[in-house]
Amino acid sequence: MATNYELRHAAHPNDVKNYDTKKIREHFLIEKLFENDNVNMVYSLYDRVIAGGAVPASGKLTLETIDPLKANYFLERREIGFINVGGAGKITVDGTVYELDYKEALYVGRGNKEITFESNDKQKPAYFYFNSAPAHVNFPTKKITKNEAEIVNLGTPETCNARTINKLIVNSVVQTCQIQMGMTELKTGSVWNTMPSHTHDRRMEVYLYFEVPENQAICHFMGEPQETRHVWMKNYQAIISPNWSIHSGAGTAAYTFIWGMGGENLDYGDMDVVQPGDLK
Ligand SMILES: O=C(O)C(=O)C[C@H](O)C(=O)CO
Ligand SMILES: [Zn+2]
Repeated sequence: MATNYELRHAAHPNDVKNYDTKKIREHFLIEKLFENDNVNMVYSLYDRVIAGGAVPASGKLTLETIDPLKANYFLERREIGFINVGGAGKITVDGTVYELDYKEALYVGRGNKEITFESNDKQKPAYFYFNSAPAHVNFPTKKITKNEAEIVNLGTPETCNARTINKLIVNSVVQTCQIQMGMTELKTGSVWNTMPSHTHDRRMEVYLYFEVPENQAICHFMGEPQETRHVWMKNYQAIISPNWSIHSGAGTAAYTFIWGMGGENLDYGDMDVVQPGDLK
């Protein structure tokens, strides 16, 4: 059982213009978050958001602090949001047990000392995906199911972008300092997410793609709107989107993804939209 972390520095958009495929992937793609009996995470210096995955396969796992935090425990100065993208499991927060089924979320506020993870069935371990950001206030812990989410249907089959946005950890549902998280489900036959695309200089964003059918892939688009680049991604891979970057994708089939943000505001609708005809 191990906690593994990687630190990712922030890059200037003028530098990123010159990145080749390998370098773009090294800086922004997170290839392996989910590994049996490990807690893997990437600490991004974009808004100090951490994206991680915990897979309690053979026993209990603990969310340990990591050295760059210089904290006595992970949530000493942070908050965290979880969404379960695997089998049913439990997250215990300072002795209180929260059962999390597939696609259910949990927000845990600053100041909670011991967070542990368990799966209900070892054959089908839970995959607890998380995003964490610095926090200045201790808000109460809250479980959020899809029934409690704010749901928005966007797009059309004609433009291949019909999708349901489940806003799980947003300020209309739960109080947070910086973190917002939700899940967007593409309708069968639709492949485009976040089209028209957008940027929001106020917040960074991370996407985790899942429910990508076998032998299918996602072509994720990033970069400044007039200087875009693509990154081919597989099931259960995540990608960091800097504040200056679009974050949009097309799959070779329908899929689901989790979006998570941290930064200057909690205003989901604060987006600078870029129409398809204006992208380069
Ligand atoms: O499909 C979409 O559109 C999204 O899910 C967009 C994300 O929620 C987002 O980028 C929020 O800023
Ligand atoms: Zn966005």
